[in-house]
Amino acid sequence: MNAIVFDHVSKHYGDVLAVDDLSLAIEPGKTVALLGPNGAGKSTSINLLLGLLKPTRGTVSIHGRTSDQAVRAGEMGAMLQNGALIPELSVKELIDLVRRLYPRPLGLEEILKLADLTDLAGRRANKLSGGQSQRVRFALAIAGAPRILLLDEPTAAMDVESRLRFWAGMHDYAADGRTVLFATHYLEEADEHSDRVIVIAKGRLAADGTAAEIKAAAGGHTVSFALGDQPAAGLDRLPEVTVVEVVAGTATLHTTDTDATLAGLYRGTTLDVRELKVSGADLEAAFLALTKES
Ligand SMILES: Nc1ncnc2c1ncn2[C@@H]1O[C@H](COP(=O)(O)OP(=O)(O)OP(=O)(O)O)[C@@H](O)[C@H]1O
Repeated sequence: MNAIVFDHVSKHYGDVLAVDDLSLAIEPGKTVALLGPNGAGKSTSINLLLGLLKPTRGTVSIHGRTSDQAVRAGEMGAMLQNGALIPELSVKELIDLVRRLYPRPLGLEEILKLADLTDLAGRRANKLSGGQSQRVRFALAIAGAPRILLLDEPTAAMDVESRLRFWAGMHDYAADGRTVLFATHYLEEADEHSDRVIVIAKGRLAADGTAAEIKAAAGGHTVSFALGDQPAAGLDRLPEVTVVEVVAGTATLHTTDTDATLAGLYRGTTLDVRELKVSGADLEAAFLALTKES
């Protein structure tokens, strides 16, 4: 059974259509990035999963149950974009308070370790930096050992070092067969930290696959060379080429398979190819192409 299912889900806020007929299914044990620009509908989708919002149309299910049932059963943990911490309590007291609310919580020491808070355990919540507070929110999200963990832009306030440690903790948590869905607009985070990337734009599904598949589908690879005065005719018919650009005597071929395009260029044309450059797939280019189209 799938961990998460959106079945033709739409969500309106008055006139604003935030999620538009979204259908997708996520298998248990996967770490999935929900990638999209500002206003794409990422937070709305997470709030729909948590049952904090109800769909205008369609259904959301978690392990075959409604969101409310899954939340009540302690199956879901979430780290949302904001959420105040109780200022008078220490990090350790706060985490212990929350973990005791669950039937089968993680151990206190384990939570502190996964969230990289062992050294800050005695610090009061109102004496934490923005990035440290984010780590406490992560600790509270995993305290009940939820099978599904939802993270809404979890690294927003973190510096580079904190991000690295955060992702290490997230991977350790996910390694036990748990399902993680995280929203981000950082392409490199989606690329590095997920098994699957779901791209949404304007509330609709723009792409769904591994980062490598998305790059390939959007033609993120390029082959470029100095064309000079030679004719560009026929370059668009080379194998796997999706777009040809010729600017100031340089031809750039966007392709889904650089090997096939190069073979066609050398074997199938008589062009004098100089200053050849082959660039790897670029998720940023793919992302821009995908979100622009939709
Ligand atoms: N409470 C609300 N009332 C009215 N419109 C809203 C509300 N919350 C969100 N929206 C609108 O719904 C759309 C989707 O917003 P959402 O917050 O889900 O996007 P997001 O992908 O999480 O964006 P961001 O990356 O900026 O956090 C946007 O157009 C937003 O302005």
